[in-house]
Amino acid sequence: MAKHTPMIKQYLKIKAEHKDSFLFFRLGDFYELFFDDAIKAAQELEITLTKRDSGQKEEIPMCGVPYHSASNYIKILIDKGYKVAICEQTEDPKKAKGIVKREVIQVITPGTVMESTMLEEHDNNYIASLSHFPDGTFVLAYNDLSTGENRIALLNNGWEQVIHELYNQPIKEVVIATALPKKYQEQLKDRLHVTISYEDKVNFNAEYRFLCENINNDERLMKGFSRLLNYIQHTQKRSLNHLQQAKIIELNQYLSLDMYSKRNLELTESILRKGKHGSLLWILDKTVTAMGSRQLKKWIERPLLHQTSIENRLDIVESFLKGFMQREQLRESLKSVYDLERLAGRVAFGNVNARDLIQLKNSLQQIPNIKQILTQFEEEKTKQLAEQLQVPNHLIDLLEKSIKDDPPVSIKEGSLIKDGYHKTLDTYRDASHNGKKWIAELEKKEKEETNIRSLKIGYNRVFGYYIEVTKANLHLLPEGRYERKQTLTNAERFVTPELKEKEQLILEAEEKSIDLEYELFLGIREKIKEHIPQLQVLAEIISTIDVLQSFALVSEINHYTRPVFHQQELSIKDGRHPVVEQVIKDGSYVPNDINLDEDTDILLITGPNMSGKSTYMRQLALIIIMGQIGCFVPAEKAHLKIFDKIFTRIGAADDLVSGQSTFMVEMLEANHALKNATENSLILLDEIGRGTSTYDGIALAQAIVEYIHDYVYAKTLFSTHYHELTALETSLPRLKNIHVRAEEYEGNVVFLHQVKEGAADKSYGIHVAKLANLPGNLIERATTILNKFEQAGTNETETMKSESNQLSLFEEQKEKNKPMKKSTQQPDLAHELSQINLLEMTPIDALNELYRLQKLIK
Ligand SMILES: Nc1ncnc2c1ncn2[C@@H]1O[C@H](COP(=O)(O)OP(=O)(O)OP(=O)(O)O)[C@@H](O)[C@H]1O
Repeated sequence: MAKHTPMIKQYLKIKAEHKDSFLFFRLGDFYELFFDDAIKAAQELEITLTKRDSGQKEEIPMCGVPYHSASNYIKILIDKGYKVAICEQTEDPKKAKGIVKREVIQVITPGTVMESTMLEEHDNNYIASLSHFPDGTFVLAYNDLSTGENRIALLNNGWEQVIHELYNQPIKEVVIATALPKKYQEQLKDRLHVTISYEDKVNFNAEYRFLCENINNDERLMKGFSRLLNYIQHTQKRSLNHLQQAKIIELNQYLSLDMYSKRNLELTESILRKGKHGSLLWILDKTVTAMGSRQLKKWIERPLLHQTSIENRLDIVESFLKGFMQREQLRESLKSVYDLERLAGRVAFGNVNARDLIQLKNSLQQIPNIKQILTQFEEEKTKQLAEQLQVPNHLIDLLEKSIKDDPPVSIKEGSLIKDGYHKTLDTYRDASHNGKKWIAELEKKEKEETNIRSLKIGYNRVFGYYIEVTKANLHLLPEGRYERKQTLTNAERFVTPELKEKEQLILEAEEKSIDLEYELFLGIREKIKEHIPQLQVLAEIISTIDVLQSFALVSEINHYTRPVFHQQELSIKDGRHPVVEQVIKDGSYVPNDINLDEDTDILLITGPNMSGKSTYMRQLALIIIMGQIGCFVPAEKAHLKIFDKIFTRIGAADDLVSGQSTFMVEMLEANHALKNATENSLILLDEIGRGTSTYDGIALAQAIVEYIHDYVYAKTLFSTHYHELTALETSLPRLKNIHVRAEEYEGNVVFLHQVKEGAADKSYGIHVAKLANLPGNLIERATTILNKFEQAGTNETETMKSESNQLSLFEEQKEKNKPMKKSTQQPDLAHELSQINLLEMTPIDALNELYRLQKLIK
């Protein structure tokens, strides 16, 4: 260190305080990165790595990005989960004695991004703090810095609940204590892939008392929230007075969806494409404002539990649905409303420009219009929404009087403030304007006096105002008055004493007016800050209106129906899957009924592969979710029950819990459902047990069905390929068989996608394989094997009687397992061994093969 140049020493000192961030070190018009930061950034940003003299023998690695385009590079790093510390020169280099002072003015992290170019318009950008308390509870505090929203949840159901909660929100960064047990820290990284940051300070900063009214009687909430605020403050290093009061998320007020369900049901993101396309959000999102589309996502993630709140939303949707003309007008008006929530955030953060304020003004000017349209709807609740919308007339007036209609992007170059807003500014402007007029007149006068028609008066930054005369005309200039300033190839430039004098007046006035405009702009921004809470309330109401009109529009386009809520019974006539019905060709979706009356808890669904079992199950969950967020639902008629929790085990289980096998994940998901479901919950289990050997699978599947039937009582849809299970209908009174119909036609299977009562007669697996174009002789061979099984196996695959106790059931299966495995697998082993071509295998392939064969024998 001792031998480094003073600047590198300064760099190293600052870097030592920001070890976990890329340090963007301002040098003139560039941000430079040094040492390891430079090597890594050059790779990540694909920019050239150079070297710089450091005062030592070895040069140090360096790379840099221009100040003006830095935000593009910062965005790349942030998107990759890194943090960037912005280190600026904090004194004028001209006035600096020795090395210019530098300080980190902000640390940009994935969870604290404020720049609109770095934010996804339709998504919230949450940062969360996670705190663990000795009583076993956890506190999650969320903040979206761009909108100022703060929410807090107390979790007392253990670590899994924390993971599910965090997974269900678009969280970019989690702030924890360094002492959080390592196993938890690892799971956060492995299962959620979020940026982890540390903040150990949980003492409360009195400056933020106004945010804590709702939480200040619970020390745990206060500590959790303080951890979050302390982190935000120490990274952002500025006022956070746009933050909103912390709201407690009462988890028991919302339908609980675990992370498996959110993913399996493709609520906001499709599994395959990992984007919005193909998700429920994609279908329901006909919002016109960015705030509305963010709100919709939140609603989908947290469906309601209270019937009155649900009916309130439905009433408004219904009134929007009936008033087509007014709804269209409403949509038109909403189109002119910009992102008030984020504008308010940026006002507080100090990074709005005059153009943003014009957007703000235009948006606010729409409010009276929106109010007026809302009062035209019949429904009383719609009128109440209108009443809640308060027009901020003072703010509109201020913006109208002060900001020019077409201001530049920069706030430091003038042309922002309207004439008449400020007297002194008007005087400067007059001086400059009159001076310019005087110059125009001088040009005319000089032309006439010298008789040089090409004479002109111009201006440049170096020489100021000048009189330009072409060389050919120089002889016409009178002696004495003109002082030569600059010689060009074809012309000479002169000044006169009176021109100099006027120039000074003009320039002074211009400079002063630009400085004053900047000051006035900052003043206006301060005044707007006082209106931030009002803007936030407006944003909330506007986004609610937007989501509800979106529901109405989608319900109209897709012919949805208003659900009716019953306590015990669930019956849906001609229900459809909202997404599948849109994506399958030619509108050929086959609607189906679902009935789960008071006496039925479990529907056991059989039917061939590809017949539509999973679609049918997801359809039910999606209809319930749509109903509980206050939207109409895809059905002819829907009598719904309000569910408290939904659990699913559907589709391909991918590796959420890292390092676990598919079967293990399946069991974890099932376990999660069985442990947490109540009699008001919905469980969807799709082909549970298929990931293991047939008998294990059947045994597990049956035991799970029995357990739900006897202990959980949750409404359950259970699809299976194990036809043996259909016999359970006789022993479990609240279980009913249903099946998805398929028919055989000329040796091929035809899927009818119709759900009927009773069990399926056949599984058609081989027919489906045929559809997938497997080789003909393979299909023939499979058919022969199947026939053999069917002749020999009727005794062996008889259903296991559920009345007997579980232990004897499993013992019985073990016995049955043995002969079957031996008789079918031993000959296969010899055949398989003879087929192996060792010469074409890598050692690892050979080892795997050996392992597989050994498993067969076992
Ligand atoms: N009601 C329906 N109307 C029309 N097409 C449907 C219907 N239900 C499902 N399908 C179509 O059938 C395809 C297969 O459906 P799904 O995946 O639900 O079958 P499955 O019985 O669960 O199959 P598997 O047992 O192989 O998992 C879907 O992708 C969809 O295109």
